[in-house]
Amino acid sequence: MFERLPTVPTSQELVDRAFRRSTRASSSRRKDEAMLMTAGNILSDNLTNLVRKYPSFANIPPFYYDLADVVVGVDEMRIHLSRVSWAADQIRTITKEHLAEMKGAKDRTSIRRSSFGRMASVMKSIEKDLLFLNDARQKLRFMPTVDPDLPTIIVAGYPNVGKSSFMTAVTGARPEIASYPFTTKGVGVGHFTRGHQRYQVVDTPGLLDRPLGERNEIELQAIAALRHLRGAVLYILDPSEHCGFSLEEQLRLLEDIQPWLRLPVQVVANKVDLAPYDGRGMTMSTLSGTGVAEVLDKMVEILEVAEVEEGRTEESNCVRPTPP
Ligand SMILES: Nc1nc2c(ncn2[C@@H]2O[C@H](COP(=O)(O)OP(=O)(O)OP(=O)(O)O)[C@@H](O)[C@H]2O)c(=O)[nH]1
Repeated sequence: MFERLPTVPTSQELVDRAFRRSTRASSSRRKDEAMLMTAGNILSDNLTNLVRKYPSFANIPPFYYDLADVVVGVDEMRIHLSRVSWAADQIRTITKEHLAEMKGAKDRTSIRRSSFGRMASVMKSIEKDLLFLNDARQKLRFMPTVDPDLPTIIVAGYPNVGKSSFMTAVTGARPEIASYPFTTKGVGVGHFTRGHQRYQVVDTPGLLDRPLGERNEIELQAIAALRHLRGAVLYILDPSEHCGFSLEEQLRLLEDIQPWLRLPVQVVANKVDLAPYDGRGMTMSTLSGTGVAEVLDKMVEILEVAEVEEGRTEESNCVRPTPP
């Protein structure tokens, strides 16, 4: 989404580049005009191109919008981008006005010098905006490589309950680790295919593995972005308590997450090879493989139902005949 954002040069770098290039512009009688045009074009084109490279926040998927908003603040970003656009327009106007002034003037060099002075001060006035955009770019580049358009199983549960073992079992590979705002571990991302449909599995260590009450506002916002995935949550319990958390604690976390995340949730008790379980949800052992296929089938079914309910599938999009 944001990987291709360009490095944002500082005001001073841009001014140096533009003025230096202008000295090579021409050695003819029209030297000052040529210098003015070269510097003006370089500055305004650089600024306009920079703004264009940023995605229009009106059109990005809500998952990424929310993450960008927590990481850099979308409104603030828009203000800085519009100030850079304003500067590009100012530079164009300065260029045009001074070129007009040069017509018939004797001392073109001083007109050119004064135009450069005005350009430099416009550039100085957007110094902070460019620094902000470069900083934002650094942060936005590390957005997770999660595809908000794929139906997604979001794996949740306390540490060591078997989340990554489940992912490896169903995706056939070790998950790719993608960075995620405000987590140190990142998220694990894997895929599997059913028929023609590709599914995504996202493991959330550090996100959905401790009570939400322990989170600050910003972390909560970053986690809330998961609501925008086409997702259903698989909440893994470890009734053997080998994970180091009591079953009671684990069930409390489930009650915490479920209403807040507002996505369908399926509960599965893992490690049934170690301890029998007859409580809520399904059972499996990612170690022996027992029950894993059934859990996956169930998740695919839940995701299909959610797709129909949200009107994403052909089935629900079809026009029903009106009764006579
Ligand atoms: N006996 C048994 N052990 C299991 C099972 N599933 C996972 N384990 C073990 O439990 C430990 C934790 O498993 P992980 O898959 O790393 O757990 P996790 O929830 O991804 O842990 P974090 O990455 O810390 O969140 C590992 O030592 C696994 O081998 C199971 O079904 N039975």
